[in-house]
Amino acid sequence: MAAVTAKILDGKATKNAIFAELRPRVAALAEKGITPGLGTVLVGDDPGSHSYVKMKHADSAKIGVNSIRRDLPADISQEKLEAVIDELNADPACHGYLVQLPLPKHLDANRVLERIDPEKDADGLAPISLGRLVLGEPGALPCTPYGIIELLKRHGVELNGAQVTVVGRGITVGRTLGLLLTRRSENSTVTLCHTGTRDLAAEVRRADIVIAAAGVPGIIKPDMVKPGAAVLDVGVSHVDGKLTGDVDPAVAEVAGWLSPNPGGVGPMTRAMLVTNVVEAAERAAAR
Ligand SMILES: Nc1nc(=O)c2c([nH]1)NC[C@@H]1CN(c3ccc(C(=O)N[C@@H](CCC(=O)O)C(=O)O)cc3)C=[N+]21
Repeated sequence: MAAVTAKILDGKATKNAIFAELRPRVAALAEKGITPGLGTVLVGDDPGSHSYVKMKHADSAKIGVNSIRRDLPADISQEKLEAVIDELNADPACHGYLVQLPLPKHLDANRVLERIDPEKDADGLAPISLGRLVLGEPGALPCTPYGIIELLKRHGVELNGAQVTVVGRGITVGRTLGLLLTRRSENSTVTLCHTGTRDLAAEVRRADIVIAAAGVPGIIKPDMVKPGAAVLDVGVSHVDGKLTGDVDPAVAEVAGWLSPNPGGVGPMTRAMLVTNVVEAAERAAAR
């Protein structure tokens, strides 16, 4: 077996570094009598969603951000759910919140996202926030793509001029990451691959940076990766009850950088969520 060459893009340690930067900002807000508040809206009792929401509130507690939880029954009506959204929009203690996705099938998720006050959109996934991103206006950035970019920048992985292949066109990762990476401030060239891509191996092979967000276990094989490339595993699948990513473990013998999963992009997503809430509280304080 060949040796592991890849250096680790440690999302857990990077999240802790970001939290250390947020604490003095939270302390400065406390001087003005403001405690940032993060709200979560969780519908139903999916164990995965419960565990993610729990982690988000544990993060908040670590840096002095207040938790506002709305745990709602799986059979809640669209009207009742929208009433909870209105309540959070009106609550001055809630500076940012998210509606945990996916919602049960009888609910219209897009109508819910459209109702979120854009100034309180902690996820950056509401239509106004996505529109602002496309237009190049300031606004909340989607947490996972934002976290991926911070993880790369903080490890010195060059984005300017880099050839990036993104696998997966979902809104939470692939499509929005393409928008962020092609801004002048990042200046990467992006190839966005999906199930209609004719030769995935060829697209991955020429990439300096590979972002695997297909949700297909082990789809990225070592023979598809350019030696020295940075490979980030964003896949979340469960195989035999175990969290399994999109990247074959043998990629560690070819890649220059590798984000573990768990311990890579997941913690970064949470770090950027709290960042968005602290920023929303700072904007509220300035008004
Ligand atoms: N409105 C909305 N916003 C989201 O941001 C959102 C969502 N809905 N629905 C579900 C996905 C999933 N997601 C994760 C965030 C962090 C970890 C994470 O921190 N995972 C840890 C632990 C993983 C484990 O051990 O289970 C890790 O990767 O190390 C995972 C998954 C956010 N999502």
